[in-house]
Amino acid sequence: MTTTTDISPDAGLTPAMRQHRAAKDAYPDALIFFRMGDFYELFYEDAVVAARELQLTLTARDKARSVPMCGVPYHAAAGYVQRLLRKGFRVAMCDQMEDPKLAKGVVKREVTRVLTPGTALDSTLEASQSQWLAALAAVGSGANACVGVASIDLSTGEFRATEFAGGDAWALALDELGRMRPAEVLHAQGASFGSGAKPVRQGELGSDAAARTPKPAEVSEIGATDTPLEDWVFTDEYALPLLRQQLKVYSLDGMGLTGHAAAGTAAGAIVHYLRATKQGALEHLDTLRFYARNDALELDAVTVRHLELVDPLLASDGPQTTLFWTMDACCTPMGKRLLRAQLVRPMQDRTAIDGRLEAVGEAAADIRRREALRRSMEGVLDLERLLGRVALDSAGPREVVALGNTLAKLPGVRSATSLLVSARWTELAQGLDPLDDLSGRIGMTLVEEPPVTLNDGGAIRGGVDGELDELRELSTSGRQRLAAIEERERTRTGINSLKVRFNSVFGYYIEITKANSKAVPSDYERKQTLVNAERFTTPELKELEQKILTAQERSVEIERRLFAELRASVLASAGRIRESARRLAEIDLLGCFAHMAALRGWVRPVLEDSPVLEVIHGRHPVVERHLEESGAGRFVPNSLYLCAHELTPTRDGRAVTDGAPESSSHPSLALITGPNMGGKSTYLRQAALLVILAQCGSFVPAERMRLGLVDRVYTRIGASDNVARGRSTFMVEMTETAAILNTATERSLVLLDEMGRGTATYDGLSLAWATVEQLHNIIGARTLFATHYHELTLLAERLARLENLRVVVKENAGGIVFLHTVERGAASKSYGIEVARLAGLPSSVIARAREVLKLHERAESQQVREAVVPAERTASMQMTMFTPLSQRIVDRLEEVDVDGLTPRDALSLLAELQRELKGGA
Ligand SMILES: Nc1ncnc2c1ncn2[C@@H]1O[C@H](COP(=O)(O)OP(=O)(O)OP(=O)(O)O)[C@@H](O)[C@H]1O
Repeated sequence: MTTTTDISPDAGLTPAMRQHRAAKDAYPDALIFFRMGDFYELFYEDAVVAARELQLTLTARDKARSVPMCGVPYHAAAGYVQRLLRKGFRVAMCDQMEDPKLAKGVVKREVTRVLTPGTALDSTLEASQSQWLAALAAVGSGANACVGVASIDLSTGEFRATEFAGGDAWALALDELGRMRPAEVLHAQGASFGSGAKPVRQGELGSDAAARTPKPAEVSEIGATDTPLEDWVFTDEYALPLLRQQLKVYSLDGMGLTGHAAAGTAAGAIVHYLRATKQGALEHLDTLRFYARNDALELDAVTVRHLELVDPLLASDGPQTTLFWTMDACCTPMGKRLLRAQLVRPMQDRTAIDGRLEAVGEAAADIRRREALRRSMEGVLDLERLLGRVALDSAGPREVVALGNTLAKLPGVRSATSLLVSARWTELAQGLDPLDDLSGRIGMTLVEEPPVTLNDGGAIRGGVDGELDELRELSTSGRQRLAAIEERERTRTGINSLKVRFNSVFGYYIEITKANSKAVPSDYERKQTLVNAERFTTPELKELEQKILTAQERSVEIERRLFAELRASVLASAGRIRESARRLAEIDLLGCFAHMAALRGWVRPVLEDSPVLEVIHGRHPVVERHLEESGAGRFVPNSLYLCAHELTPTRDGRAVTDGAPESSSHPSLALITGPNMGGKSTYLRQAALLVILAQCGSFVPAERMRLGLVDRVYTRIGASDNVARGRSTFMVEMTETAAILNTATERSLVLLDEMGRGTATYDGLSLAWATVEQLHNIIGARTLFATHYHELTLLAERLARLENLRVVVKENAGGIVFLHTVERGAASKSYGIEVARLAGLPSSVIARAREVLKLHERAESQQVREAVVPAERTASMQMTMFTPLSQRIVDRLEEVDVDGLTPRDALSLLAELQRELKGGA
């Protein structure tokens, strides 16, 4: 969002207003917070906007010109700025650059920092959340077109980049943003930004990918503020050298950026923006991590949302519906952030996953060591954010002490970790730099409970600096002398109420009430007269005042210098601190997994090469916990057997699990039918959540689980309304289904819930039908397909690796009871009307619906059966599913031997066919 100003060049402006105009000229798209005394003032159009957005009173500065003005007290500015940022505004802080008392003429003012949604730390942010500033950059053209996505969390200094190539590059880049949910996105203004530009959709881009930029609407759809910058910022000639300069490297190869110019360019554009908005020296920004999408188990933005991995689908639901909330037993903010990041980006590297599972297993089984480990992390504060504040120069002595205290816990964490012996624990313990040199230095420099700021001194310990100690001594002895003077003068003058006082304007003075003014000695010099009292000074007092004040000023100066030195040494260790923070985060994460496994009786999933997904008595972790906590009942465990493609059976023919079939005979696609509310969606989501947990390296809520690693999880669940995006529910559903059918592999896990619901019944059924066939025959991925189209269950008669499953209900006199058990077989009816009755539909409507249903069922079941069976007639089946009569005629015609047909036979066949047609109609 931008604001405009109507300041016109005017020689009649006051010097201060000229400064304001210069600031506005330099930052035309920001609201200027202009410091005047104890207030930040806004003028002109900025004032009108701020008054409206913050409900401030609008006044006028210069009555004659009626310049609109409003303001906020400087000490409360942060809250107001935050509110503006959340509404998508930018704010430029124009501060006083010198002490007004010392300034000759008008106080010098300058814009010290521009705050934007992606750069200003949101104080309401949860410890587990990151605040991303992202950038998109396109490099190359034609088949070589690439779109880079870089992102930074300025509060922690985490800086990373990735890129996408080919025709879908923009769509994939936008999907990456959808998963990341950044606060602000930078991109080139681009020539095609005009209103004529079509939204970029998956698969739509041709060879001109690099020339296309996303429309602001697409960026704002992911809830981010969109910040277009000039195109040249996004050129590799400009951005890559800038990035190298920031990272202080000669080549970017060491960061894994070889051949990834688009990723590097996006990262360089971020550096440009941070500098343009004066985000400080950014010493902590010294590494960039390149990641590739397929390093991890891929979850697209839709799946992350549908599965409620980290955020609830509906904000009103609260966080309790998310997997993150259910899993979070982390002790540190770094651990929480890693858990969140991990859940949306689980691993695909079997060795790494097994390494974690081994470590989790060891800690889960050893309560003493596990608890010792978790205790060692108690009180660990947010190392990364504290470091970020030091780097952004917004950390006072208290923050640095907090950083030191947290660093001081690292040796304890390290030794607790090293008591565990699995390879991953050992690696983590050995790699955890205890940083005792730095924590020691902080502890020796700063007092334990320092003041908030350095302004009044008292932050540095005694013994650190000889001169500081002397000056402190001087001001202490000075104060004692002041007390002695007060005592002596009281005796000399006989005025008991005589006081020696201090204020910042008059310095030290002797105050005597008016009633005693007759007793004032002649050597007192009058300084000030008040209503009830008079203030005096003496040569002795003046001399002492001079000494004390200089000593104080000088010691504050020394404290500032020592603090700056300490800050520099913290920043010099920034890389080590970040590295330790990263290890600590993983130690915490594995501790959390172990805790959950032990507490909730979860088991270690067994990873295999074969594309199997076998879960014995699995539970949905979120629903189970919810049922437990609300006392609403017990979760009913269910098993699942899927395998992507045929495997050679084990030589001895031994069953893998008791009661469970060999995975070679597992279906690749399970079609689940059953009543609404029966538990179909829960069963589908449970499968995905268990896979995600396993590939994060966590134990899972089941009796047993075997898993061949999954490359992507796809979900098409329920109707996700996206009318705001200008696409109907059905269009969204089909787009998501298209993405699955075009990109799923035999290693994927596909969940389709009630596909085809949003259109005419037969259209929907036909689409669902064809989709099942495609998934079964061509893709072969492990698929769960929940449906209300009972007709689909007939497919089991001709698709070998399709199995029907149903959720079971019990019928009794009162209606139906949901058992939530999943068993083999197709549901016999859908109970939709029963569920509607439970929901309270009027009994007259229910009765009529039953009648209508009977009529339809009779007609339809006959037709569908004829279409599907016998199975040999597969070729024409899709076309003729609902026209069995015409199919029979076609069949007859096909069978006819035209050459051997007499004209008479031909005529009688024709008459017969016509009869049949008429009779059928
Ligand atoms: N295995 C289970 N054990 C206990 N309760 C369950 C189980 N599965 C589901 N439930 C409960 O039943 C409710 C309905 O489940 P779910 O939404 O999965 O049904 P559904 O068959 O998908 O319904 P619809 O077809 O209307 O979408 C859930 O909110 C949950 O509380």
